[in-house]
Amino acid sequence: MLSFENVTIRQGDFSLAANWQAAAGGRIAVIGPSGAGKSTLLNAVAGFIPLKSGHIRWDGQPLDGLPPGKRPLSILFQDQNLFPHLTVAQNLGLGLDPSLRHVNTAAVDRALERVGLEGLGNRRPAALSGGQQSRAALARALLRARPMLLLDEPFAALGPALKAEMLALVEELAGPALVLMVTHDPEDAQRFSTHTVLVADGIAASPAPTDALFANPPPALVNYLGA
Ligand SMILES: Nc1ncnc2c1ncn2[C@@H]1O[C@H](COP(=O)(O)OP(=O)(O)OP(=O)(O)O)[C@@H](O)[C@H]1O
Repeated sequence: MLSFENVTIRQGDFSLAANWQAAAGGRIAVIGPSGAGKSTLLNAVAGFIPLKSGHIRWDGQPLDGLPPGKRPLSILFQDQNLFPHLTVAQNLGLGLDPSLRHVNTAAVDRALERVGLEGLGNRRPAALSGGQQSRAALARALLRARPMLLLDEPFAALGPALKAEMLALVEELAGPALVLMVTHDPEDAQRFSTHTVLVADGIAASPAPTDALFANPPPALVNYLGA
């Protein structure tokens, strides 16, 4: 269970509040206008931004003070962050051991297989297509087997068919992890998530059932959707 307890996050003049919980295994979209604070919310969970007030907890344990690498989560950004000078397998290995000294190569091979990249571990990322790079980055995140997966528009650069395929793959492979996914595409939210957090006007709202939210959108969502 992820809990935001009277959380306030500040970045310069910008302020964002959150006060809600999300259960393990949930699939949650994070949607809202540009600059509303979607990335800020994820970055606070990941430990890249300190809280101004309140607490973020996982299973009751406060995450405050835990450095990003020690938090119970993996994070995937749009630019995928694959290191160009390392092979795909080494990039995956970094998810297990940043020194690459004690990597379980069988686990890396299994992860490559799960995302459909069997046999491509020796290539450099540049020798993969965009879709394959996304799969490799997802495999690295999943290999860490952390209880939370934070996705910040990771597939925004992919075409619609490939993006749909990646979302299905996340849904299939994330298993018991709680997934929070920032997206600008309402269709992604509807396809992927059971609940959606609307970030607008300085508030990250409680996760609302996605279908009901889009069927009867509050004014901030109507403005955002331009409907
Ligand atoms: N380092 C910073 N210092 C001051 N303000 C910042 C900093 N980083 C971000 N902000 C501000 O925080 C607000 C939220 O930014 P954030 O990137 O979280 O928005 P977002 O909803 O993810 O936007 P987008 O959809 O465009 O990616 C913005 O107003 C932004 O200008």
